[in-house]
Amino acid sequence: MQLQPSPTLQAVFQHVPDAVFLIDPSTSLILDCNEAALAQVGLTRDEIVQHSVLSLQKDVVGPEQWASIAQAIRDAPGYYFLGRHRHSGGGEVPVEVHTSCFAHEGRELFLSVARDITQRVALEQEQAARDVQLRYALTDATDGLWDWNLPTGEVFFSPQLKRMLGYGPHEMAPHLNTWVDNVHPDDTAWVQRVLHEHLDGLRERYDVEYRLRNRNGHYIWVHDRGRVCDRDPQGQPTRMVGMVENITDRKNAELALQDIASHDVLTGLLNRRECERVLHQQLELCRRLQVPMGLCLFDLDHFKEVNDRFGHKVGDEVLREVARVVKSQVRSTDHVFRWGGEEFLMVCADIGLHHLVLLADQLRRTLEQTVWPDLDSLGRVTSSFGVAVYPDHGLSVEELFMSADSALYRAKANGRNRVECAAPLYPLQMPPMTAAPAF
Ligand SMILES: Nc1nc2c(ncn2[C@@H]2O[C@H](COP(=O)(O)OP(=O)(O)OP(=O)(O)O)[C@@H](O)[C@H]2O)c(=O)[nH]1
Repeated sequence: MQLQPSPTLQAVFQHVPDAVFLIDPSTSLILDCNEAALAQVGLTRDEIVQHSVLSLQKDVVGPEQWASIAQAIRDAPGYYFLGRHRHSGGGEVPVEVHTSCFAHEGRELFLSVARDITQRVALEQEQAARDVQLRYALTDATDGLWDWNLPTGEVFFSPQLKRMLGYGPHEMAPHLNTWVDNVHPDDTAWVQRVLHEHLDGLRERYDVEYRLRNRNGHYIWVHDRGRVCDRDPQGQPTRMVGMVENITDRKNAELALQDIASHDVLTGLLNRRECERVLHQQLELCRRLQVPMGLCLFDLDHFKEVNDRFGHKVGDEVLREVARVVKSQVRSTDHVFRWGGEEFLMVCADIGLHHLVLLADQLRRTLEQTVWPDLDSLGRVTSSFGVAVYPDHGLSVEELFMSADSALYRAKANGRNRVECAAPLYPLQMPPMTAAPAF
């Protein structure tokens, strides 16, 4: 059959961007097609015209299937299906096909318009993959997500974030305060500062570790990261999204390591390394506040005999008990360190010499009177003390320590089990005190 359209209609037909096929429904033969159809399947006109449309199709096979499809096309005003056309290069082209049935000069014809949807399919696949990722991130990933609408103050908390904090899917009111109220009070100032610095554009991202209260009232450590993703025309942030990771285990391990690094394993007291840091810090503070600072160095007497007579294990037990007794006697603001071996150091801010001597003597007597229930034959354990006070006995950590050490040496030399004061180094050079010294 040869159709004779006008030249204009022929030009329009050739320039339609979608592939257009004219088909004989009874034989499935293609009677005509446009240029886009040739390009879509990579064939010449001779290779298409007078060939069955089934030769192009990957999804319709055999005359029987064609017959039922042809009937469906006749029955539906605009038959539509998604299929795949073979390409001569070996590949396939996803197509969206609209077919209509019409009569021309007493003859039934099908007109199929096949649109190449390769790009759309790729986008849909990409979107589907993103949906899977999003679903995973929202519900299954170990990190929780939040999405904050700044103008309304509403916050979306992902199911995983709620689970992390022990809440059910319908708990945790979607407001900023739900989060604010549960940040550990000691961490609030820092967290808010980091957040506002990011909102003000001073930090590239919001990235902070802090403690967050869970449903049981306990705090977990979290690593919270986020960034502003939308701004209004004036540049003000309107939306911020972020991710919360539970880092409690890692943080506890870190804190335990820090604890090991700063504490003496045997007695649990702060160790010598930490002592040097705290000493400098406390001295600086007392200097600034213009208050005195006391240093008390003490050492168990004849401790070697304890080890020699009862063994190292007993010696260790004695050291542990001494640490416990001393800790129980001092103020919470005083710092007690194991300086080394059977030697201890106490640093007390804002204490005059008189009160420091009283405190040292009280410790000496308490240790002397300590009863060792499991160590009947141990008898008394005595100790000797050397005390020095800033600024009388030294202006630097080194001078103060040397003064306290000399005083301790004198206590040992003068018969042990006693408290000795350092000799004044700067009796006339005391800086003016605003607070009255205790002594
Ligand atoms: N059990 C035990 N003993 C320790 C530890 N560190 C140091 N010592 C012992 O403490 C003793 C210190 O002996 P010395 O320096 O001679 O002092 P001392 O016997 O107390 O005599 P004075 O200080 O002069 O009264 C030694 O026997 C050390 O082995 C420890 O961690 N555990």
